[in-house]
Amino acid sequence: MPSHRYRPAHERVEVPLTERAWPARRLTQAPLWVPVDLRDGNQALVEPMDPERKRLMFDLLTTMGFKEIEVGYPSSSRPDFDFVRHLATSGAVPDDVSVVVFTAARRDLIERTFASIEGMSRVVVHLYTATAPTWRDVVLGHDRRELRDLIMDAAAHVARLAGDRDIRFQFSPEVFNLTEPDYALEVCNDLTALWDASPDRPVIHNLPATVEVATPNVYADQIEYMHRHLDRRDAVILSVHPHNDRGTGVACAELALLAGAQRVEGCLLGNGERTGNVDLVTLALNLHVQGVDPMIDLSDIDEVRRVVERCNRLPVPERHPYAGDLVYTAFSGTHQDAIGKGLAHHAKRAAELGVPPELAPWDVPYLPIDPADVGRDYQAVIRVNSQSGKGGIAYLLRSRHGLELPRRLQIDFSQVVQRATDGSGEEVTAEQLWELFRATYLAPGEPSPLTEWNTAQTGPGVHEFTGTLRDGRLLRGTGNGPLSALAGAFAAGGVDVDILHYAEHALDPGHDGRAIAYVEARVGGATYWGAAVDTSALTASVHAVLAAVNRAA
Ligand SMILES: CC(=O)SCCNC(=O)CCNC(=O)[C@H](O)C(C)(C)COP(=O)(O)OP(=O)(O)OC[C@H]1O[C@@H](n2cnc3c(N)ncnc32)[C@H](O)[C@@H]1OP(=O)(O)O
Ligand SMILES: CC(C)C(=O)C(=O)O
Repeated sequence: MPSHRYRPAHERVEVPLTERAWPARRLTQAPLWVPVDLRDGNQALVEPMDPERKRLMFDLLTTMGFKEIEVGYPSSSRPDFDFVRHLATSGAVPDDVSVVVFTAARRDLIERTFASIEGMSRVVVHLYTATAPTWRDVVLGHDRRELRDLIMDAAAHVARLAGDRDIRFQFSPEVFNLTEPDYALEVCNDLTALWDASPDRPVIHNLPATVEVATPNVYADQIEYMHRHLDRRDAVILSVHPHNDRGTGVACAELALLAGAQRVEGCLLGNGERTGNVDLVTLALNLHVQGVDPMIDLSDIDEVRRVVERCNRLPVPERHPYAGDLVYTAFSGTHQDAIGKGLAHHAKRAAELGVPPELAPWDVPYLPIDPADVGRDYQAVIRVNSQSGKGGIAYLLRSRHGLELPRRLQIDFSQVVQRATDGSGEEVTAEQLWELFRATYLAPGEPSPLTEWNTAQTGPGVHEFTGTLRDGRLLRGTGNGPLSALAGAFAAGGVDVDILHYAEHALDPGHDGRAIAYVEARVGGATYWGAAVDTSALTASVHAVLAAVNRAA
């Protein structure tokens, strides 16, 4: 790889911060989240959103509780302009929501932007210009002073057009993360003064990592430098806008919040230019699982995902944090075992505390969040394939079919499943597991393997079993319980049956009040499990013994 062609971040931009406070800080409250799906997200789509998809996205964002929403780049295209006009005239913007409109620092574009927001209240006009050296030199052709003057001129025009209307101002030094900190600071401070920011009409300085180039600690240092040196700090809302080129957008945003940022721009599920804008869903749920209220509603994450996929026409991957199809699923045996035990412990603890399970403290291995918090159920938590073990198999049979397999039967059955999955290499569903279990262990329900049978206690601790098998063989024997009497009957007929283990339990609703019995029997020197279901536990256990003996035969 020609790695020598690239320079490390510290050679591209020098950050003058040497003592930083952010590493010792904690996140204790949600920032102001600002979704930019309708602008930055939209400009990255193969097919930008049409009016119907834009409205769907806007309604999702307001329903989720976002209070400031960037709705477009109205001077960029007719659909963007028309959508802002639609918001201005349709009453779609709730009273507690501000909309942000985005514009480059060019008079014609600024004027078109103001035309789009005519009649709207609670608007933020968001002005941007790239400020990093390569952009100044190669793209815009202005030195530091010229570019500062161009920005001031545009900002003054914005202020003039706003007059005394209910409009706030935002500035983004695009590619802030590659801009000399002293220059970014100078431009921001000059704008704060020009726009005469005050605590009751604060200016937003939004500092983008437009293209991620460094580890998140570098971005945090850059943000802390600005946080410490910005003029009229109480009149500035310090905002960040991370992208995800290095795959660390979320980490950048989190460290930036520690470093003094108060507002985060991003997209739902990480859509956006190239590798995406920072994912607001992940950020919000990361706070949630730290015990901090994210202040947005993600209780139906699948609905959020459905709308996002429909609007963006891009799929959300199965492994996407919190929202992917597979993120609450374990296939591997030891994880499944731990989850199964953890969920049982959670239910017990909730009962002890006298609270519903969805309100009890969460501490289940391998599940950083209770899937129920985001509207998922537990059905997909454990899925079985060749990587699975007895714990996962037992969990599925318990949770989906009401079976409580004795531990030794779990071991026996997991070998049966392993042979099946090793052979096919495929996943086994709960239904297929039940079929495999039924075919392996379960005595056929009807007709009964015995045409008639009876047990009776004939003396203290003495039981007698009599019966006739379908092939006409008579069974008669005694023992210290009904099952050992049945074993005695087999012994009398020349078949050695030793009952090693016996268990039974009522089956859950859906099984018509029936019971299931499990029997492990040593027959002719080898051990076999059998099982049977019946309305009577005794009948089930007798049939379970016959099932084990049949397997031996
Ligand atoms: C990081 C970001 O997300 S920034 C936002 C990017 N989003 C978009 O570009 C989507 C919408 N954009 C558009 O529809 C168009 O680019 C428009 C309407 C805004 C402008 O279109 P055009 O006038 O055709 O210009 P074009 O698209 O070629 O952009 C390049 C010009 O913009 C200039 N420019 C770039 N950034 C800025 C800025 N912040 N302020 C002023 N001018 C700028 C460039 O220097 C270049 O000017 P030049 O032609 O004199 O060299
Ligand atoms: C201009 C800003 C807000 C931006 O979109 C970016 O830098 O990615």
